[in-house]
Amino acid sequence: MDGVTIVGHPMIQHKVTLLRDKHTSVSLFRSLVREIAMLLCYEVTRELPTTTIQVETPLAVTDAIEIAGKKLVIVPILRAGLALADGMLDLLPSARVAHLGLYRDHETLEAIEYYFKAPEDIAERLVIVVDPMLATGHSAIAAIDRLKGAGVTNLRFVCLLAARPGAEALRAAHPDVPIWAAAMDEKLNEKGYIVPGLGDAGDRTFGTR
Ligand SMILES: O=P(O)(O)OC[C@H]1O[C@H](OP(=O)(O)OP(=O)(O)O)[C@H](O)[C@@H]1O
Ligand SMILES: O=c1cc[nH]c(=O)[nH]1
Ligand SMILES: [Mg+2]
Repeated sequence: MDGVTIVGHPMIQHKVTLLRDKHTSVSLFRSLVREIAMLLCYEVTRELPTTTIQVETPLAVTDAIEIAGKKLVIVPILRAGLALADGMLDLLPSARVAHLGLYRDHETLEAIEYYFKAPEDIAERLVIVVDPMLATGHSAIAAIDRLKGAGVTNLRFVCLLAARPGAEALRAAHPDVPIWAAAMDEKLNEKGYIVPGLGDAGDRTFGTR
């Protein structure tokens, strides 16, 4: 799908298989999400702009590369996005974090906002929204609506599992926002869960069910 990158690396795919397994424990599930987030972070930041600086090694002064521009912002969609954010921050420890609380209404599947706290200058930064599940796409679309409303113009979306209908909806609503995912599943069930999926990511991350 145009604008959607499925990161097919064998290490990611192996870990996704473990995530899908209903016998995987809460602690392993959380560790796996964090590890996959690190690997996805490597891919989503591949094209970051760089600049050349001078650095003094023990032997000589040399030109060397550093990432240019303001520190980027990671935006976990609460709750389930938190473990993904932890993995992204393992690789980008200086990134800023904006928290966005959304839950799906179980009847309508609409995203309901309950919390938003972002850096004041978020509009000037590259923003990476993270949520393990892109199901109907309502949460991702609401999150990006919210961030664009705060003035953000440079956005990327990272998830573990994208359902094809959700990815299509997000691309249609926000064609300027590229998506990175570890896997794409074809369908949703009547309750809006991704099939085969991995179940409820928030519950499996935090052991709430
Ligand atoms: O694409 P959608 O149909 O909007 O579904 C995806 C959303 O559903 C899950 O969150 P949930 O509402 O279960 O909240 P939680 O993270 O607090 O468990 C998931 O983490 C996404 O945020
Ligand atoms: O399959 C799904 C869909 C939405 N949210 C989840 O946690 N899992
Ligand atoms: Mg959620």
